[in-house]
Amino acid sequence: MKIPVTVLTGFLGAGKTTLLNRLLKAPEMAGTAVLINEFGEIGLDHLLVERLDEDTVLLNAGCLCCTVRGDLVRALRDLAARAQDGRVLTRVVVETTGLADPAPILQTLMSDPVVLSVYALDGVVTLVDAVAGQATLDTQAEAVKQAAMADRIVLTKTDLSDPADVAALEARLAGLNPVAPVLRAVAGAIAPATLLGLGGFTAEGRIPEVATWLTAEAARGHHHHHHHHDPNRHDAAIHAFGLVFDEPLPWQGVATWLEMLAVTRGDSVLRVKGLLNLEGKDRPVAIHGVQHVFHPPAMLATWPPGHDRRSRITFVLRNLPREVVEAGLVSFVTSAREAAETGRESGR
Ligand SMILES: Nc1nc2c(ncn2[C@@H]2O[C@H](COP(=O)(O)OP(=O)(O)OP(=O)(O)O)[C@@H](O)[C@H]2O)c(=O)[nH]1
Repeated sequence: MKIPVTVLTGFLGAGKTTLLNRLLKAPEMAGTAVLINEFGEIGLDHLLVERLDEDTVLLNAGCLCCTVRGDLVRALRDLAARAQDGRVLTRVVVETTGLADPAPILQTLMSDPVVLSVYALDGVVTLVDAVAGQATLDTQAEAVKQAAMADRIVLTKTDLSDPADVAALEARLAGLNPVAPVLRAVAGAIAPATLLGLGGFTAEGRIPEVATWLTAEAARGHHHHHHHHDPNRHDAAIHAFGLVFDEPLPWQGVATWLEMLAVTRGDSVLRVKGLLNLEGKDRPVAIHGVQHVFHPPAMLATWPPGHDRRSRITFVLRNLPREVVEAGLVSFVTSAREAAETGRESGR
């Protein structure tokens, strides 16, 4: 029996890690290995997936659809070798970056001979954020491809969205993808059985562009055996970077700055994700911004083992320079520290 591989995709911040965390707790997901790929200098997802063991592999050398296709094949081969040594491996989930074009990933999974000898693509599960979905489909070609190539589409964040908007988004998705049922999951709650055992990917019945994308990918793979990064694959205006802070941060400063960023530059903020060491707190706090929405911060149970306690924030931005963001954050943090200091002095 071949080991099934599920590709979990969806635009930046759609809720992939949230869904994965829920899925991995289900008994039928025992023996699942997870391959996570992130866009940006500092991978955080491996810290946010609540089960970091040897079977969670971070592929963070770049975007899976560009530079690390070879890494995907290598990671799958390594997992297969470990399974031969007697480790349980019943399933693999590949979580792609939000900016991933699924075509090269599918092409790799469906054509690499070594991968095919052990694995079988089970299906493509695409998450679509009910709040940001329409704007994302308008502006990001990757998001359109992710939806069109799905075997199951899962609408997330319907709890934050107007029912009429959800219905309009569902209609648009049905047009982009006539074969994938559109399901819903709030905060990742969905029965695993609805996303597994999908029987493999086929272009049949889909919009004609899907076959074109896959054929183009096959040709591309053929010409460049080692598939170098193609800078035109992603919008050149989009860039990712990470900031690291050694000292604990004042929550007031960070929160005010996040609010300002969402209100004034929400269009430019594709994703902000951070793991913070806050003044006066023993446990780390995860922050998530997705376009105009800042989700409530979440306090995690513990610092991930073996991880230093510096705060890390990663950004994926469109047309917004790093210097502007960094200067803004530093100034809000400094003001909050000064205000706290003044408060302490006047209280003396
Ligand atoms: N209200 C609400 N929030 C959600 C839902 N699903 C996810 N979120 C929140 O959305 C934010 C982003 O979720 P993630 O699971 O990190 O998204 P992701 O797709 O893994 O993000 P990237 O890997 O950076 O692309 C987090 O703050 C989640 O708590 C949902 O159904 N409802």
